[in-house]
Amino acid sequence: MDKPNFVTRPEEAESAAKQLGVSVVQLLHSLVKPAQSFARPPISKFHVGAVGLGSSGRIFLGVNVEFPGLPLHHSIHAEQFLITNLTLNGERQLRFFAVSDAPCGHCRQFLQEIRDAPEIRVLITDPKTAADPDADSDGFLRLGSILPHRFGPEDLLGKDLPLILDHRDNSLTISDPDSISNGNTDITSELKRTALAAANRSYSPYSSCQSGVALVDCDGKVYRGWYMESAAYNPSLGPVQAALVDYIANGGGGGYERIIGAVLVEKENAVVRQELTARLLLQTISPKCEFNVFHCR
Ligand SMILES: O=c1ccn([C@H]2C[C@H](O)[C@@H](CO)O2)c(=O)[nH]1
Ligand SMILES: [Zn+2]
Repeated sequence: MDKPNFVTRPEEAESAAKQLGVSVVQLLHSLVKPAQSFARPPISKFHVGAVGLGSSGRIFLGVNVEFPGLPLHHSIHAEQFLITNLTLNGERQLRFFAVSDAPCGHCRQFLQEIRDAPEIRVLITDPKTAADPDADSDGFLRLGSILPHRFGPEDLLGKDLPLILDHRDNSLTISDPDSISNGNTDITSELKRTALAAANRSYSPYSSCQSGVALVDCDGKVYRGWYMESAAYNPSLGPVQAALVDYIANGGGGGYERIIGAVLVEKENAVVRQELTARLLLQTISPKCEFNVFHCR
């Protein structure tokens, strides 16, 4: 895997495993090191790679991303990147993942938003990590064994609500989504529609303040991402971060200065508002990026 390939199709995964004489689950381990090379950690220089196998048979990568000039809590952890990559690609379940270092408490918590989270199998590939007596013979551990007594969605929500990887349509609308009055260019209209569609997939069961972001680069390519919440609040991932996952995975590896336009769609008078944080993050990573905000209901 020499060029960034953040999603691998099941046929490709199977043929790569066959070539190495391993199972697809065992293949995850060998993809962790190449994944680490795509991390963007200019502050820590600590490259984390996470490689997950979804229920469709596709393999997804996640890497950590840090933003100089901003407080550390804006960072994206590799496991959060992985979950975002799954959601952006409509993957319904994460079954196994391998990760270069032990997942931190914040990531173990964020993973709780996945249905049946305790059953997800985790392999920590760092050789310094001592063999765990709870691990299966292939080295994978149940997430439930490394986060016992979990606090999760069922502590705050009803049982049958859609969780982070489940299908959702939030039915949000903007009164005039195609309006190009008040100076909106065509690209702003397209970003507005894309950001609204993203907000409609936003996972915000705790605050009901859904939001979505669309970005455009200097080649006119559009990226999108949506806000995802955690039952424990702080591990939640903002919509700009989620859209940056799309940009990093599908933007050809360029710098953030290539992002020239952005639109945030969020609810008017929301209790949880993204606008100021989104502006701060975008202004810091791409000072010339034009940023517009539209409100939905
Ligand atoms: O579970 C973890 C722990 C840390 N990191 C990242 C965050 C930061 O970029 C760097 C140092 O903590 O490693 C992850 O991606 N996942
Ligand atoms: Zn983490």
